Amino acid sequence: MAYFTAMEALALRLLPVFTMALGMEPGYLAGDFRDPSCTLRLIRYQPQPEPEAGRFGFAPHIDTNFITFLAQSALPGLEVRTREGEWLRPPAIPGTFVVNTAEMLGRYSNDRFAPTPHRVVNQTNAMRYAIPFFFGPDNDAVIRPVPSCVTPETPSRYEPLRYEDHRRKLNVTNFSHRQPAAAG
Ligand SMILES: O=C(O)CCC(=O)C(=O)O
Ligand SMILES: [Fe+2]
Repeated sequence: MAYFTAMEALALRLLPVFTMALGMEPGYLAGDFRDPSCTLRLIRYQPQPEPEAGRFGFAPHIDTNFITFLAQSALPGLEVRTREGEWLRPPAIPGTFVVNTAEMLGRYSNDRFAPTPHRVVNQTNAMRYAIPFFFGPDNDAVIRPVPSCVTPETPSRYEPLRYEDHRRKLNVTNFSHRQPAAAG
């Protein structure tokens, strides 16, 4: 719980920095993060010393929140994809975070800070542990590209989106038992 509280405070302190990096006043996004949606996940990856094609500890995906702080074990395994489509291994340095840009930062920034696709294969002989902290906006925040990221050269790519509606939709699309039965 102390870790969760500390991570939430860290993310809230960095929010004005991200906002300024987008070319807006530091407080511009504060109203969307009054009661931020925060999740801490504890993950254990089985060893996959001889990986097969298409078998992952965690298949390629983007995170659907705003930004993710990833505390990792000293074991490698995480790979991130660059804009050029190359998969890179960020070094797993004990005591540091890997910070992944996620889907809502992509939307606010009109993809100036596009979400980072990533995946995990634990190619070692030992268990790998990871503790991601997911930081997202208020459930009732309406996410739209900030004015500084919408120009004639980079027109808006996104319609306004209420965060809770997005999460609800993911909850349905990710679980087949919540989908309406297929006709026929
Ligand atoms: O285990 C990792 O390093 C990444 C975990 C991850 O991508 C996630 O939980 O969304
Ligand atoms: Fe992830």
